[in-house]
Amino acid sequence: MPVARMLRQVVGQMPGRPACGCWTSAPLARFLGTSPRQIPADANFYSSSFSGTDQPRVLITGGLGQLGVGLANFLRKRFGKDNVILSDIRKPPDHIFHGGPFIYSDILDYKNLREIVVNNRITWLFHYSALLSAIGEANVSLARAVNITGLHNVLDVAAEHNLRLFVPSTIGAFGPTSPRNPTPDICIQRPRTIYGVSKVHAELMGEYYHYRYGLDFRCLRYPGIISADSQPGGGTTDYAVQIFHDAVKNGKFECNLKSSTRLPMMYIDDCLRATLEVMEAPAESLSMRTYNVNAMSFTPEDLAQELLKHIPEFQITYNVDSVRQAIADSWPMNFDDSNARKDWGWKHDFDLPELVTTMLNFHGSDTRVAQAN
Ligand SMILES: NC(=O)c1ccc[n+]([C@@H]2O[C@H](COP(=O)([O-])OP(=O)(O)OC[C@H]3O[C@@H](n4cnc5c(N)ncnc54)[C@H](O)[C@@H]3O)[C@@H](O)[C@H]2O)c1
Ligand SMILES: C[C@@H](O)[C@H](N)C(=O)O
Repeated sequence: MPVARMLRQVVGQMPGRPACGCWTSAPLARFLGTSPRQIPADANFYSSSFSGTDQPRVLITGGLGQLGVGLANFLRKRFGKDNVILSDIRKPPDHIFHGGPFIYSDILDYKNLREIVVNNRITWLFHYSALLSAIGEANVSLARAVNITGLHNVLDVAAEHNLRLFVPSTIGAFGPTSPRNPTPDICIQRPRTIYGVSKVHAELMGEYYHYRYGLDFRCLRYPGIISADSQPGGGTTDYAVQIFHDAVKNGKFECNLKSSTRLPMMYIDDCLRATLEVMEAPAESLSMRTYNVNAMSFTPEDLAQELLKHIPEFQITYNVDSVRQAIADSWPMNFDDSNARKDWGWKHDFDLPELVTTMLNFHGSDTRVAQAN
């Protein structure tokens, strides 16, 4: 049968599009067949759906990385310790294992993921597993598997069990042909890293599942995230975390990006709050399903100047890593997040001075700050 005719027949079997612009999942799932990997017609029947008055039951994948433990702590304060399950393929340190529910979950194992969702009556899923930009370039096939195949598993489980799904994207989803200063939500996206390609794929697949199956997919493009009590996992913006450790410990830092490399950045507290705010936003306030979010934008030199105000003897030197530099040179310099601010009221708390003070206080350099002031 000619493809166009077949498509007309399929579309003809579908119900009218509801006002929200979504198609319901059931007719399509019937059309797709009955493989366990496919979304069943009666997907909602299986789910313990979140009524809006109950607390969500949360699963975080890839939770032992830079952001996951902070997210678990943040969500546990809001929803209760036992309602938030952290998962990863790595062994958790004692304090994390004893701090709340932890479970092994490999996102490449679809059955394992589905079992966890069913057995724990999960209603919200935060999908944090990924290989970041620099480490992804060193392990392209693993990055492709984790970031793309893993995402497919997560999307299918989420659609099958009617979950609200958060997938973070990144400034790395843009490339050298995107406008860089500022970078709007909607513009050309031709990233040159496997990380960026996989994140554009995640944005598009999530939005497709939303419009096609009604999946409640929500996505923020994070800037480089700066945290005090967790280590970054192999990205291009890692220097902006390491610099604080080295400044406090040794009074000096060797930077692997050029002094003039401007990138969007955010303190972790703002990142976690943005994540919860977009997850709690009423669906009708979301004019899009993927938003830029931003806080500040700086170069290594700007950061060093701010550190010097607190640690007058601080020294920065440069030993440029060509892989990371090429990645950074293709990324946004400033991020336009006006849609997030307009639609669901996003507002950051931390600019560069507050970031530096907070990070130094955390690393125990209060004495030096006091002396410098
Ligand atoms: N940290 C940032 O600056 C930043 C910025 C933009 C977007 N993001 C996104 O936020 C998310 C979390 O970032 P992060 O910095 O915590 O990453 P990270 O690299 O620190 O942690 C990723 C985690 O994924 C886990 N993982 C790897 N393979 C897995 C598998 N097969 N199954 C389950 N888990 C697996 C790893 O063990 C690791 O703990 C990622 O999706 C990342 O792309 C982070
Ligand atoms: C920006 C972000 O996605 C990550 N920190 C990286 O540099 O790869």
